[in-house]
Amino acid sequence: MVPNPAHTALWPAPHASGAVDATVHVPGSKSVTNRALVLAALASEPGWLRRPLRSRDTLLMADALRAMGVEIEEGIGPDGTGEAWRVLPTGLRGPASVDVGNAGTVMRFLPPVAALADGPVRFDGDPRSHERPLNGVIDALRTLGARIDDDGRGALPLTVHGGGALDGGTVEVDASSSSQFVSALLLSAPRFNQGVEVRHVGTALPSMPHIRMTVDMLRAVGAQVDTPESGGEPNVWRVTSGALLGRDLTIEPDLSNAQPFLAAALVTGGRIVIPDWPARTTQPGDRLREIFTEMGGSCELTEYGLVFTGSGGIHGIDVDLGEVGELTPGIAAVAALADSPSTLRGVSHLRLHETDRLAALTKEINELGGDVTETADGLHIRPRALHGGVFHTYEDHRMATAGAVIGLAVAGVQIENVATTAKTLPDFPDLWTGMLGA
Ligand SMILES: O=C(O)C1=C[C@@H](OP(=O)(O)O)[C@@H](O)[C@H](O)C1
Ligand SMILES: C=C(OP(=O)(O)O)C(=O)O
Repeated sequence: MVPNPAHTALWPAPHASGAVDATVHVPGSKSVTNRALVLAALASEPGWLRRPLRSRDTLLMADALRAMGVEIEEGIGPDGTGEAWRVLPTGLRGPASVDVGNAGTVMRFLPPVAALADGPVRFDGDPRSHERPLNGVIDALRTLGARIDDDGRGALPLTVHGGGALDGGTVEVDASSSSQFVSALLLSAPRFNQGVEVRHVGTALPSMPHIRMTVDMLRAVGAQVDTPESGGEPNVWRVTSGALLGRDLTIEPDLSNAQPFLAAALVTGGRIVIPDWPARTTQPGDRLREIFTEMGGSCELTEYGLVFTGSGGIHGIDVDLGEVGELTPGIAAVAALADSPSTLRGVSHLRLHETDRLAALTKEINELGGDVTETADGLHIRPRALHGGVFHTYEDHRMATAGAVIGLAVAGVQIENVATTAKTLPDFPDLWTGMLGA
């Protein structure tokens, strides 16, 4: 295979010459956009997504649903303002072929949808998609009545032989390797004949805010969901069978993708404004207000958005990131530039993300002169003077943005394959240079 030149290209990460002071309009949330697409596709009437994220992961989701017969029209919203996608649900059908890329949301959320389709749906993706765990979804779907052909490893590639309907019922799942197993089963459950009762039986369940996001979005389209938080048993979720409404939903900015910009304020002692930061949200990125305040910043949430200001000092942190694992690379980057050591805990499941993020962060920060060690469930980061060099990204968007944060403070950092940010933020290089030029 001829290597894609974009993947080997080096991007000189801009070095900040002073404090940043900019307003950054962050595109829509990947997690909200992909849930909204699935729920709209399963609804009994058309719906709208306004300000959807247009990135590799969300376009793969839209294309996959189209392959199963759903109509998704990309255009301008009903009132003529901004991008909006109209979703026209139809009878789901195979045969279809789905490319999941390396999108956890696509590879986990769509096999249950495919089980409802009439005909076979084949799933495959990037080489890394073959290594990311899917056993929780495959085993659960079989228990709930689906027929699936796979190679027995509990991973892609596989074919779901949709029978046009699925029994549903009670199922035990060990979701300790990914919360997306639970979200996947809950999202399609209103369309299962008996709904679903999902019982998580493993050790700690990561990324609870993402499960709350699933529950909130299901309720917003009319589903009845019982959760541990609404008085149910711990680690048990129930969704009742029933029709879903088509809604007109405005997608929130992606707060996890706001992270590198907030980090820029922290690292340079500057100020960043993120318009439309929601006052109430299930996105894990909202925890940054607290985490980055502890690391040396201060923030004010106004009706306009979030104003985040760095003090000039960066402090280390000891924090359990199990609920907000996707924030780890950006926090590690800031921690490597801090005035005291950090311990990031509760994130062993990051070894199964886009890449083994604990190994990748350790190697890349250490190759710039850092002192990072892996623990069983996280990282110890002892700040040291860093030097320039190549920061490899392992096809991981959050490695690329983490490297860019370090590059603000360390001259001569070059990011390999910054184009990998297209997974969730194709505009990253432009937004980053725009922030610095503003
Ligand atoms: O449901 C979602 O949208 C996500 C859940 C989390 O997955 P894990 O629980 O596998 O970490 C998160 O890391 C991922 O970026 C998005
Ligand atoms: C883990 C992530 O993605 P995915 O949805 O592919 O799991 C992420 O975006 O940090």
